[in-house]
Amino acid sequence: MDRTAKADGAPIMLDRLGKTYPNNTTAVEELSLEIAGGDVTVLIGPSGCGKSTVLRMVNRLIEPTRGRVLVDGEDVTRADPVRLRRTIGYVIQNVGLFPHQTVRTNVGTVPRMLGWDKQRIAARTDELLELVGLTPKQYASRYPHELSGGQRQRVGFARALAADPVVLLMDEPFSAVDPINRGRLQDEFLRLRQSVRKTTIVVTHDLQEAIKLGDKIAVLSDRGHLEQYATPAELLANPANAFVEQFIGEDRGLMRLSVTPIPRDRLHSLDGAPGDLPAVSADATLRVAFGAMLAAGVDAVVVREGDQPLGLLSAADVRVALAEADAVKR
Ligand SMILES: Nc1ncnc2c1ncn2[C@@H]1O[C@H](COP(=O)(O)OP(=O)(O)OP(=O)(O)O)[C@@H](O)[C@H]1O
Repeated sequence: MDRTAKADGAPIMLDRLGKTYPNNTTAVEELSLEIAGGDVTVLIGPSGCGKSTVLRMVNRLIEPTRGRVLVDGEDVTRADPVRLRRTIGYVIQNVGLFPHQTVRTNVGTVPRMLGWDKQRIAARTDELLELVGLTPKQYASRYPHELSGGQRQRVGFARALAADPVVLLMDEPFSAVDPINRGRLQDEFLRLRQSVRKTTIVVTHDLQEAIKLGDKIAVLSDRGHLEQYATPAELLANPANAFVEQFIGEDRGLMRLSVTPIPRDRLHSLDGAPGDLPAVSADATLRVAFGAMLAAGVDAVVVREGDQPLGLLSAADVRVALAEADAVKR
């Protein structure tokens, strides 16, 4: 059986969770949040608002001062912290791989702690390296310094997934790589999610990343105060208050293009359309369609399903579709 193709992960509930550090800094006042099993939730907000503190309270790298964290209904503040960390995958910026261990040994860390036999660890390691796009034959015996930053990040993923955790926590997972590789890793992450649907909490300060990766986004302000918890589309269409509006900034309109699908039922007939218009897939977003128009210097694209042309989408349609998406959400 493919161990990775499991059903949705465990739901997580933060219940009036708070942390005051020994120096009396209150990093998180009182945060409540419900995360559905299998969802990716992104925590975003200004520097110092308590994002990392929240994340680390989930696996108890930081002990909460107040409140509870329920994973699959179980209060993790009562669980044995060592056992807990074996069931929660954790990916951080710069990965934190052990430098003197090979890729294979790094990936097998948690299964070894769990006492799996050698054969099972080897099989699981191979399976995961394949999954993250690193051929075991080529990469398993390398050391972290023999890899690129992006490859190290992939190994970090594989390691976090090794013992099939119920939850995945990622703290700024892509921020140490350059923008091009960052985009690739994000795409990879989305591709991996097709087969590994773990409940995941991602901390980032990058709104584009939040919109791309999140099923839901939690916007936090100082002391972990929850300003809005919504899907990317809802957040961009209807910021809950002035804080969120300012946080999202002036790119809101453009970013909405990337979360709004092409309106299939609004396409025009292709009769009389010029033969050299660019084509986009019907599954694409308005951003892809609009981008194709800008790149070709035209004001319409052909929308296709596979090889089959469905109809024509114009620049004016893009504007109408955005306005309609807005109206539906209000
Ligand atoms: N160990 C600690 N002791 C005392 N205060 C701390 C400690 N760790 C963090 N803080 C403080 O708690 C607050 C929240 O920190 P946290 O790292 O959770 O924020 P963040 O939103 O993740 O920030 P960033 O985006 O800059 O990483 C900050 O004011 C920080 O200075």
